[in-house]
Amino acid sequence: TMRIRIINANTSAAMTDKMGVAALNAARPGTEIIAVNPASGPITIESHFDETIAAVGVCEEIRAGEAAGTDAYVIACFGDPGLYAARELTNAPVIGIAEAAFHVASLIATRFSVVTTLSRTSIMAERLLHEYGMGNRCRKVRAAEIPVLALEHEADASYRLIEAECIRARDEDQIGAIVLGCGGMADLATRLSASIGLPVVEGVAAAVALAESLVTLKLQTSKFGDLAAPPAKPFTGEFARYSR
Ligand SMILES: NC(=O)NC1=NC(=O)NC1=O
Repeated sequence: TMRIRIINANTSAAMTDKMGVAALNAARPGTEIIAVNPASGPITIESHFDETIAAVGVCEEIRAGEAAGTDAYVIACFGDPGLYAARELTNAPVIGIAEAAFHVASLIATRFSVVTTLSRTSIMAERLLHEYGMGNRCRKVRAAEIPVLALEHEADASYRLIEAECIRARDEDQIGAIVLGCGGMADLATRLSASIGLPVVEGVAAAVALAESLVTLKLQTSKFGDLAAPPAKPFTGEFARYSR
């Protein structure tokens, strides 16, 4: 059976569990889902600094996954932190939930909008859209203006703010689909889609489906070029364990 490791890049265990449930709901019967998060790092990721620190933890979880045997990895944070470094560390496919959601949305609609958490993270989503060549497919990156942890601690109020932003996107942006811009929204897609009447693409589910497809196609991360294993060298201080 296929083993997919879902890496929540922040260190909030409740969010990891929520992502694990979303992944299991999306996975084929028989696919094994292992949902994990780093022991060290930010409890949520809402800035470039948070992403940089979290990327080290993502790489740690890839190394743990390699030791355990993993067929594919999902980086379950909407900034896709550490995506390229992670791809260097394994032969398995590594899928970021933002990249996955953008691709899946572009297969069902000519234009989509993203609804994310804090407006400062919407700028990060815009950067990813252009990095992935999807800038012309996304009409607008909107923010419900909620901190990521509010998805846990003020779930009802957060849902209402996200729903209202999805309705504005539906009515103003001339789009065919909505992309949820946070791994912490992994449990909201079905309810939101029923409420607003548009397809809602959620990144954890999209990434699991794409990961299973790549494994089925027997396609792995290419080791030709910049995703080859990092050159061996000494590392100093707390990173000495990375020396090769
Ligand atoms: N835009 C976001 O809210 N990104 C995220 N921060 C987290 O901690 N998880 C996410 O998906």
